[in-house]
Amino acid sequence: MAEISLRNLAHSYLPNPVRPEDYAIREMEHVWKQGGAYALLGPSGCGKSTLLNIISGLLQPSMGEVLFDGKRVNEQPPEARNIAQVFQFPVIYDTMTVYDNLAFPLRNQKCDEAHVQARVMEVADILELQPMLHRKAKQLTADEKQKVSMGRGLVRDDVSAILFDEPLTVIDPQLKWKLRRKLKQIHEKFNITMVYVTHDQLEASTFADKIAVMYEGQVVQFGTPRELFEHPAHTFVGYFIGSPGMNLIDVELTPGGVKFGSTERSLSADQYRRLEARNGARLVLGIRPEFVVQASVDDEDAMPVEVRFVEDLGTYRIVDLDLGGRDIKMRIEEDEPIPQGTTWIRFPDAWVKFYADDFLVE
Ligand SMILES: Nc1ncnc2c1ncn2[C@@H]1O[C@H](COP(=O)(O)OP(=O)(O)OP(=O)(O)O)[C@@H](O)[C@H]1O
Repeated sequence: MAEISLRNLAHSYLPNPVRPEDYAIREMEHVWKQGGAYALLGPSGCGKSTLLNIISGLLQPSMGEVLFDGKRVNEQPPEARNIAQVFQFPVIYDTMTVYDNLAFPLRNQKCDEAHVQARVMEVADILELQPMLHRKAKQLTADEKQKVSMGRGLVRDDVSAILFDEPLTVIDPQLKWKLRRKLKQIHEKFNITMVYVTHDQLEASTFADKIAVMYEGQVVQFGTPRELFEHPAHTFVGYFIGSPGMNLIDVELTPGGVKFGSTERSLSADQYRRLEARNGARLVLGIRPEFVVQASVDDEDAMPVEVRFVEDLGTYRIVDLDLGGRDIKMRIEEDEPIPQGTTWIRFPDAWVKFYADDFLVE
């Protein structure tokens, strides 16, 4: 069991990195608490696999420390770290039976056969692999092979954490939810720290209690799925989480408020002070489509928009609006009137966020 801490960690694949973009991992601090179910979510190339490989010891970071339960493990090879890693493609021995594949890590540690059998049966039970224990691994389907791969990670009782690197990539969509549920059960039963890497927000939020969103080699927010939705700490989180993502509008500071196009919006004195302190930074107003509301012309903060088109998604609709040349998305529920032509919308204060150079101004 382990708490995994990353201290002043950074990594570059280049021999002489200079600019921030030379780093696959930009200097960061992070803690994965013992027993947590976490996701590491981000687009392709943001550094997810690099980070996992640093934790498991497959890669030495250019800078900083990896600590397990407060102890530095940088010098320890992967096999000494007691971390199981499950990759996109199953790593199993095709010519061995499922049983022997599962037993392999324990036999490697010279465990006695009674113990091997007890652990293999326990893991086979939870992964529903008993009916195929005596089949050769090469006869299995892709999802069965991936279950064996996961089982090999789980079978050792000295495993401190399991790192899953997009483990469901090769699995049929209809089986994905089943395996995801299995992972959740495994987490509850074994109380192991689990970090699940994915670029799919649905996968991340169904598996994890807390999600670390990665962007350009940095964890830009670490929070519950709800926090990421309601309170994005970075414009990338606003854009990446949600479907469609947050509306992001460049704004300029004016005396007492902000302006975009011909629209002026006043701010509370407090909010104004905080934005003024960041003057010179690129200022952006963010609001999620779910929080944009239809208004009437008499509402004080109503803004005129043109309806471009309405996309019907069954139980709700996404309305594509033109706000002075800006593209704004608004979600409306089934029972709401469908706007047409020129209409009015509002951004309720409670759901408007401001960002300076992409980070939330709080
Ligand atoms: N062995 C390597 N040598 C040089 N550059 C690398 C190497 N591995 C990764 N990179 C670069 O480091 C950055 C982060 O890559 P990484 O594979 O960690 O991202 P990722 O988020 O896991 O992406 P994906 O989801 O596509 O696997 C990318 O710019 C990538 O091109």
